Amino acid sequence: MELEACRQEIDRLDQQLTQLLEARMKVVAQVAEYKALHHMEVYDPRRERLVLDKIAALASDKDLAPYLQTIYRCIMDESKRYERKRMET
Ligand SMILES: O=C(O)C(=O)C[C@]1(C(=O)O)C=C[C@@H](O)C=C1
Repeated sequence: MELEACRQEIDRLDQQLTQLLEARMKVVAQVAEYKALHHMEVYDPRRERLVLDKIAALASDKDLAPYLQTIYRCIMDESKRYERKRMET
């Protein structure tokens, strides 16, 4: 595939990813509300382990699993940052 065609495909996928990540963050905001109400810790290492294991299991190309897990660690770090911000207000 030519570079420009690859970039167009990346742009198309980024549009979908942005929508999905936005939807994920909206649910994370609801989790923050629940946790604040029930005096729970934002960081749940057991749940994060489960998410990371699930991502590795879901990856059809197993060579990509460690990269996807790194991306998910980043996503969950930002989830925690967003949860803490929501709990402040
Ligand atoms: O499931 C939770 O308890 C969340 O707060 C969501 C989430 C996530 O982004 O998946 C974020 C932080 C936690 O450490 C674990 C998972």
